[in-house]
Amino acid sequence: MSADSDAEPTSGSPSSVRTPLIEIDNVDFGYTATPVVRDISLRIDAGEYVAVVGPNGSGKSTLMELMLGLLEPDQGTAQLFGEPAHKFDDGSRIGYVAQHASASKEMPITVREVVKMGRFPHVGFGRLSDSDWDIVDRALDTVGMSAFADRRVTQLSGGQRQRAFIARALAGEADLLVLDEPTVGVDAESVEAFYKLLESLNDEGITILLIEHDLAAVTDHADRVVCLNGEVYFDGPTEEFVDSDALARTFGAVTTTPGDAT
Ligand SMILES: Nc1ncnc2c1ncn2[C@@H]1O[C@H](COP(=O)(O)OP(=O)(O)OP(=O)(O)O)[C@@H](O)[C@H]1O
Repeated sequence: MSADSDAEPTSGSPSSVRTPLIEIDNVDFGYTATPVVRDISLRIDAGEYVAVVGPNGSGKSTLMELMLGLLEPDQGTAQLFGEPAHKFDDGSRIGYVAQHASASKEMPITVREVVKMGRFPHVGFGRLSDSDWDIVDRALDTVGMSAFADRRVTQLSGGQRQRAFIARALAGEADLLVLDEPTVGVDAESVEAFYKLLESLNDEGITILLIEHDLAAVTDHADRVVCLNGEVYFDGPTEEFVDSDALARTFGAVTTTPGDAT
């Protein structure tokens, strides 16, 4: 199944109509004259759980930034929630969870304060109402972090910290959760629980876009894989990815130093 083949509803019933959250059409982009990503077309619909995989330097983060409108395509178009991605400004609809390393530079504030920030786009930096605090507490509960609400984020494990940032996105009532290698630096036991959490959020209707080095996590949890190495080498259901030669073709197609490809 390609993103395009999925684009049209198969019947007229409302449940079969898919809402595109991200649409990338024939996109090229380079930081210099040399393109980093070429001729990328893909569409991510509401409710999907999509993983983007590829070797180091294959353009995964660049593609994510194009999708989120942080970069503008040199060629082609990128749309987010039906608007040109670089003009989209309703940040509350998107929850972004960065790599552990960048999260470690957060200010020494408590988990509850981090999660509370998710409400800011809704309350305009004003006081949170009781119902806003209920949303904050529910988000903490959903990610299993209620017991850590008053702890400083700098005093959390990597996995706990990622959960806190997911709770912030939930408190913001984000429709789309974008995670860039979220389990880098997270201990092995917490990784499985973390992916289970993403799965249950996806079951509740949140769209998940995951950029991931850990191929086992991708094949165990994501419904769809986009395999990238400058161009899209594969885009389809995870079962087909596992059975295909896309992995060998993609990861074999880049020159890396030993241990560099992931
Ligand atoms: N700000 C930038 N300026 C110039 N070149 C960049 C910039 N960001 C990334 N690149 C280059 O673009 C290419 C793709 O980088 P990108 O970070 O998108 O890949 P990636 O697949 O996310 O890599 P990794 O898995 O190592 O994080 C690389 O060759 C990288 O050096």
